[in-house]
Amino acid sequence: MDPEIIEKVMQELENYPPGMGEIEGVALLKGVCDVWDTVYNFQARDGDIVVASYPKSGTTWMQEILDLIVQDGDVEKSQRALGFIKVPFLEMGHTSLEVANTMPTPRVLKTHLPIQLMPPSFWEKDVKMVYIARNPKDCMVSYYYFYKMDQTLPDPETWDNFFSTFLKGSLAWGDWFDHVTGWWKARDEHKILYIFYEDMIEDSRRELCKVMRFLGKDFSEDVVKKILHHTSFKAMKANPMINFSVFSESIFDQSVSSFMRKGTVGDWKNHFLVSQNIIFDNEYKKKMEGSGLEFRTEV
Ligand SMILES: Nc1ncnc2c1ncn2[C@@H]1O[C@H](COP(=O)(O)OS(=O)(=O)O)[C@@H](OP(=O)(O)O)[C@H]1O
Repeated sequence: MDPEIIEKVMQELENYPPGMGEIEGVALLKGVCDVWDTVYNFQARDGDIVVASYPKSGTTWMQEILDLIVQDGDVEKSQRALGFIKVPFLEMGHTSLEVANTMPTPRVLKTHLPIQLMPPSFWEKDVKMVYIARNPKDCMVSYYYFYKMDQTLPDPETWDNFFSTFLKGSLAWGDWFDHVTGWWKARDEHKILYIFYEDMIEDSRRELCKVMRFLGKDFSEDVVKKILHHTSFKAMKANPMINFSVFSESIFDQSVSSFMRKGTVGDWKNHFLVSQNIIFDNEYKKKMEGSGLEFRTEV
């Protein structure tokens, strides 16, 4: 991969405009709002594959799985470039769009956009999308640590403050409840495979096979094993192509928290106060009732 492009991505992140903005009432990073017209007019291609999620739901895990499936389980090929280069982050900035536009088909693209903000060309091209969702309690904890280590994000201040901001739907990429239900409702209308992080933790082979079938692929047992091994938490945490260790501390300060932090279900129990858990469960009940969506907070 062209070192100039890597340098350009780094520069873009180093100089990422601080602060937040809004598009159609959804809280987004100012940097995303600044490039919004280009993002919205992005031209999807036949054969594109999208990994979509609310932040901290297992996106990087799924992106690595999708890339390996596209590469027919060839681990060497999947190491051809850094994770954020080979799977461009659609709305992040001009450079990732530039990379996406020069990539050969089939492309795997990442987005955290809520469904109503997806560029229309994805629907026109009937692109296959894998949505990965994670229970909101673990998602919130993971996002809190990410907010603390990602120097391009606003200071999360205290856990208590972060908890309230999450419930208000004001964190970057908006309201978790709207996000997960929006993609859920659209799954029968479009080519969307909805996968749960907790199911992947419970049985990664079963979920990998679902994704393979969705993409029309069938691999030998050896290849399945290779993909599972390469995408295990341990292997990904040790993989410099995917663990974000290439970024300087001025972008991602991993001395505060690792990108590949714990990779478990239930860490929320170490963070939620009893009172917060009651407040959260009440809100969850109100907002999710009738959605048909069920999340597990333990496996
Ligand atoms: N292979 C594998 N197995 C289990 N868990 C994994 C794996 N890869 C990433 N993760 C965990 O996913 C969390 C990061 O989520 P995202 O990749 O969605 O983050 S981002 O929004 O794209 O920045 C983050 O969760 P926490 O550990 O709870 O913080 C990662 O550790």
